[in-house]
Amino acid sequence: MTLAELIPTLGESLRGHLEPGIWPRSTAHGVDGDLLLGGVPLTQFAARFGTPCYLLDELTVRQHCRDYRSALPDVEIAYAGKSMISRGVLRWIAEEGLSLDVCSAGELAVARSIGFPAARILFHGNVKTPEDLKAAIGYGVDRIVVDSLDEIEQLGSLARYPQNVLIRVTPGVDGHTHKAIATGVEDQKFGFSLASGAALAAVGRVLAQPSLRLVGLHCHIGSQVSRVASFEEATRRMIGLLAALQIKYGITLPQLDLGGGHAVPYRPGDPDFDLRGYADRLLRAVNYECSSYRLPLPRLTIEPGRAIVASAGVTLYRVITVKHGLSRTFVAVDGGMSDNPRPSLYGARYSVRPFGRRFSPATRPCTVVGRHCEAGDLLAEDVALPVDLRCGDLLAVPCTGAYHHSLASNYNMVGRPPVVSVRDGNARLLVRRETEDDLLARDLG
Ligand SMILES: Cc1ncc(COP(=O)(O)O)c(C=O)c1O
Ligand SMILES: N[C@@H](CCCC[NH3+])C(=O)O
Repeated sequence: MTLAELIPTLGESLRGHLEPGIWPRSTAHGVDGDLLLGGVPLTQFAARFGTPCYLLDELTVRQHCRDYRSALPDVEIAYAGKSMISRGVLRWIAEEGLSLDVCSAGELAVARSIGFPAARILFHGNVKTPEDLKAAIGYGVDRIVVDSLDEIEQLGSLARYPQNVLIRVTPGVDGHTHKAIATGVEDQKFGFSLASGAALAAVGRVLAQPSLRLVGLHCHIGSQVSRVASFEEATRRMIGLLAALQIKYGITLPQLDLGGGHAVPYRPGDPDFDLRGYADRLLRAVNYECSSYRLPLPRLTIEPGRAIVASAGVTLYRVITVKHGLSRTFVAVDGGMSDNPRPSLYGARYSVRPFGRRFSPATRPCTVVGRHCEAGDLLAEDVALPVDLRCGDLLAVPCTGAYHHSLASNYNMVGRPPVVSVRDGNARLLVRRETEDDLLARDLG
């Protein structure tokens, strides 16, 4: 008998199933088939906060902020708040010295409520309503990233000099990601096209607005982009545009924001994003292009969201039933597309891990489905789960920190799950579970 077989818990950890790029850094094996997050058994979270439940490991989030700052010490790192926004998370982001990208008055309200410094906020969005623009101006956000000619006019009349502005450019670069989140390619709703000359023209329109001060250009080629070459190409094109602006308008813009979009692995074997390699290649491209156009180096900004929070998150579910179809085994849980619409929106794939007791080592392929009234409501396809999995068992899905809480809905009048943060063995409720009273509160009868 091996040592691993003699000591079951040790056996699991020797087999080492908790991949660090996918699970929070503090995840470990506990006793009797439990898992630990920040030293706390996941079964305890499930008992205390119920299921489904989003867990978020504070130290993983903070470590990712530090990784970015140390890989790119001279670059402004602006966390993309859309990926996961709550006051608690924004406090960590502020404390770690990052800036913040928001894209609505609502996101700004969260930032404002904790006093996130306006000097470190950028305001985005292809549609900014008058309320959005007024909220941005009212809080004094440092930069507004303009996205249409109408917006330039509206902002020009609402703002007081000097309102700093970046222009969002569509550089015509394919990020090779899902088409719903590929924003760098031509002929779409975001930004001003570089190829058509719309970006060049937009610069003239901003310069004509006395209340606006044009400080730079912005692009964001998409999300879950793993090819560094796509970021390099966008960088080259954007610096080419900076050079063209010098010729056409005689201006040298001091800032260049290259957006976010850095991919994360969701399942074992998915490609990882080499942050150091990206940093190195990005800075080389900027230095090379600027020196060939004889441009001064701009102040750079990048806007990672997913890469900061995704692997800090784990969602806990309870199995409600196991059903055998003609060719598939369905494991139905107490959540679904209302807490994670990513599989149905983008065909996203996840891994799933049962915890909380000793399971049979024999597994079978299963489809983990949700509770919603759609056949497409599934959380994970073709995952190996124990043959003795049954009603009442617990499942953990890793890498759910980004675009889960923020994309969640009340479909079928299901309350959204709580968000619980973990640090040094302490759990803290960041966002409470939505109740029936919450669900009824807006319905005036
Ligand atoms: C303007 C902008 N910046 C940053 C991001 C963050 O992207 P990600 O979470 O993929 O890093 C997004 C979303 O894709 C975005 O639209
Ligand atoms: N919601 C997308 C990312 C959108 C990025 C926003 N600009 C996802 O879950 O992958």
